[in-house]
Amino acid sequence: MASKQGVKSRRFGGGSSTSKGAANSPSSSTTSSSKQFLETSVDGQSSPASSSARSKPHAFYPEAVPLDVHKAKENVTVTVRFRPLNPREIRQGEEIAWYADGETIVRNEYNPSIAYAYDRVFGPTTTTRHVYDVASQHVVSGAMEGVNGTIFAYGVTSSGKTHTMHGDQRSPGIIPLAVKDAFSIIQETPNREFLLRVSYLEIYNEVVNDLLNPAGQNLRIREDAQGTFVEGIKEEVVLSPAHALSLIAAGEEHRHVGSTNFNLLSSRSHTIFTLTIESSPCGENSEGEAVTLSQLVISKLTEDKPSHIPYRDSKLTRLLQSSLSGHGRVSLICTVTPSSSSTEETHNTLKFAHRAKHIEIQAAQNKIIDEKSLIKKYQQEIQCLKEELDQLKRGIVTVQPKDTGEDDIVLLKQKLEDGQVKLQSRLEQEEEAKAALLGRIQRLTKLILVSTKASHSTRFPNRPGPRRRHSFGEEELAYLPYKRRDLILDEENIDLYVNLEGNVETTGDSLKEEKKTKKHGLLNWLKLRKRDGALTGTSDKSSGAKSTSTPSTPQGESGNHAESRLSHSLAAESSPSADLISEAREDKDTHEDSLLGPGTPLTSIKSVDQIDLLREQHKILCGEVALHSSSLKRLSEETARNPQDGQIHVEMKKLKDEIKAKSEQIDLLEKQISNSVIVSDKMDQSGMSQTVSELMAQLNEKSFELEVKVADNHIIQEQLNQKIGECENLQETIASLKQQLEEALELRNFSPVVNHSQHGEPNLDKGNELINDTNERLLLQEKINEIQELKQKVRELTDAKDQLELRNQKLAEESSYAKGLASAAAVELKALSEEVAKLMNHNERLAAELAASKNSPSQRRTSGAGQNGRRESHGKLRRNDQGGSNADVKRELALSKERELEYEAALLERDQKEAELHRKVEESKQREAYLENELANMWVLVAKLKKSQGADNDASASTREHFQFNEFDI
Ligand SMILES: Nc1ncnc2c1ncn2[C@@H]1O[C@H](COP(=O)(O)OP(=O)(O)OP(=O)(O)O)[C@@H](O)[C@H]1O
Repeated sequence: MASKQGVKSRRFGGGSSTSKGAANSPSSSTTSSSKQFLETSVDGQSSPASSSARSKPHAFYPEAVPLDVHKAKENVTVTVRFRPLNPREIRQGEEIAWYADGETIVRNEYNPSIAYAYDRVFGPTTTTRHVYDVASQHVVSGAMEGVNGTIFAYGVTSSGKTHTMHGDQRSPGIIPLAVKDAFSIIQETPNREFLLRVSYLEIYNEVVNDLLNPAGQNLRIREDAQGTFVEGIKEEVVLSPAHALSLIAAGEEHRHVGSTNFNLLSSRSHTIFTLTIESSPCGENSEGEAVTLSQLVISKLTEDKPSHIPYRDSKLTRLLQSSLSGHGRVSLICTVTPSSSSTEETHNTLKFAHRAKHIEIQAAQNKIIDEKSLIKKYQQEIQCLKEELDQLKRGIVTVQPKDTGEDDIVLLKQKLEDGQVKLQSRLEQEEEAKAALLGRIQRLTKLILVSTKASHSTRFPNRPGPRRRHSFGEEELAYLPYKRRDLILDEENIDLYVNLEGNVETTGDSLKEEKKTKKHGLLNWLKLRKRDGALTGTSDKSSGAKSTSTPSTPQGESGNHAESRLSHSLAAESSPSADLISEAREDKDTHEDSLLGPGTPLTSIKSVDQIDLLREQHKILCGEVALHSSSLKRLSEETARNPQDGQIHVEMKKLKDEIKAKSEQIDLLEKQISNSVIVSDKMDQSGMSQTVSELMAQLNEKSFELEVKVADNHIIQEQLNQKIGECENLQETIASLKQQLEEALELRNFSPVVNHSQHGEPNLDKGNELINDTNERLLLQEKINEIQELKQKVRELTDAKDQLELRNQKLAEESSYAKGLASAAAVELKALSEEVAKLMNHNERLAAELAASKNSPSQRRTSGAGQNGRRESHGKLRRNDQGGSNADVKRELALSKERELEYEAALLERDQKEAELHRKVEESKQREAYLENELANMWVLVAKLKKSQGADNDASASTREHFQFNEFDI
């Protein structure tokens, strides 16, 4: 078996991402294929995606052809990803039933003529990043260019969908990679600005739930001219990869499928993560230019059991129908297990994938200008606000005396002095209005994402040269399920940059830069755009608030403050960690330095922003704590399974430390929030009191949640400690047993040596000691043997018990089936007997009629003999009548006979049926009785076994412990 596996794993290696050469060519491996294979291999060859992964984006979407012009029909990109055999399957000696034969073919091990070809087949050693590059990157880049895109992971439970879509810190999945890629693309597209929104939903047992909003349960699917949508779903504008991933992580916590019962329930749970991308050209010439709006739907679909609602009738289909309507790019990643125990499931998935390959799509770029474009709305609002601001500025300028003639100066001065109070009040009002406008502009501006690169190169419509690989910073990793980070760092170190032409180059400086980025998060480049000097002033923070030449002018100061605050805000989005808190503190200092004085409107707006920022940080930190807690929970479960794994304990400790540190940060933030609230309270008591109470309510809620989580953690920790204690005890027992066994084995080779004295006499004392020692050892040996036997017995009994339980279960099922059968038969029987009774009645009636009709002519004949004279005395007419009625009677008689025969035949048939049914019922009853009998026997047997097992267990407590440990280990 081991050698066979070895051979097969080499085959998988051949199908992995790194393999090239003859084996990869579909044609090279089709010689002995069946018709089915030949058909599929044609698909495989004709598909553009079957070409080299790295050159695929070129083949699919030529750089020189704008997307809206490119109308060639494409098929859905269909790929298959194998997962490795898991430790359980290996332990159980499962074999490999399906394998990747080259880069495009999946072949059956037992029947090599069964084979399917796809655009790409990924072996079990392929990394998710490679899967992303081949199967998803073109969909993401298309979505960023306005072409709708959908990426599905489809497969049976435990086939690797979650691993592929979400991944973990060691191997981030398609969703985090896509999100990161989207932000990298924004950075590489200086000539456009973007607005990104995310939504995340779950379809659980045909109920649509909003994972970003726990209140959004059982939402309705509606339709409008633009397709289907979920009514009332929450969409969050996202500012950074970390922000988006934190939302997903929080959403995961709201899923109906917990980590403990995952595999039990997940088969009816599908998730859809949607990234809505709006983009428009930036700069002066953007007026009237179309906004592109596209959606990337990334779904995890569990292949359903046949008993459940078929896909075609499900809510899932309704929701996805617009994505599959044929105008977007679609990538289907089918996840499968090679294991022989899942041969059929894997085959079904492969057939589904093969059918999907025939769907044709025609990707086209969406160009939309309508009220649904949020980016347009924001841009327009910013524009209007700026115009208002300009008008306000102009309003102030027009009252300046520079346009007036010298003669009027005295008069004007007089006028000005007269109207000083009035003007002052107007000025204040205008400043207030300006501050409000500035605040709004800042808020809206920070939602629109732009690249900080100089706009020399453009991304639209043509893609630039090789794009830098995205890497994950600490902040992004924090939102992925916890795994050893050192591994991902190692992976990053050996990662080579692969450009689109397939050339490989070492990362060199870019690697260093990536590491730097990783350290500081990716949002350093997401800064406030510098389109409007009036708004942003200088980007140098040090020359910000403190260097303002006109501190009394709200415009100058607020501009500087805006940038300072915004960069903090963005940093906060990307890095909700300790340094962020200190930045926030710094920001607070700056903020306090630059206060115009209590009561000024600008100050209060800054204060609101400050609180917003702190709240955001608070929210993110709470999300992180929740995520870490859930990771801790998962690790606790893993520890229960693998108590010896020291690494997990280290990780758990690390997690606990992080939770503690973050809780402290949360405390700090809460204090800051309340301080800010107090400060702002002084500034604007009435306006802020509501916000304060809201904040306090939220804070209380969060603190409560946190407390609950901490309490949960304590409980889990205690349970864990208990389990660890138990495991340690068991391990000790095992160790001592092992030691005893070894000693006993040594004894086997031991032969008693009789010691002789110097005089050649045997030394009896020493000899006795040795004999005693030997006896003890022999006793020990016996005990050990006994223990071994007992262990063996326990194992046998357990196996027998399992088998009996299984049999028991089967018998119970059979019995209930038989009962069902019997009751159905009884119902049918009843119906039949009623029918038979009816028929018999009818028959009797007919027989009576027949008898009556038989009697009447003879009677007539008898009476006719005695009354001939009288009859003859009747006229000719009467004779004729009688002749007619005789003929009628004869006919009737014949008919009756016929009917009688028919009824008799029907009766016979019914009787036969009835007899058959009776027989069936009898059989069922017998079977039921037999099954019940068997069941009772089983129970008796089980009870006996349990009893004997109990006795055995009493006889050897250590054996029981060992047995439990074994069970636990399994
Ligand atoms: N390509 C892979 N490489 C290594 N491990 C994998 C791979 N795919 C899946 N696994 C592992 O297999 C197990 C099951 O995978 P996963 O949870 O992703 O399955 P799933 O299809 O999402 O299951 P479900 O439908 O129950 O949610 C996990 O432990 C996962 O880490």
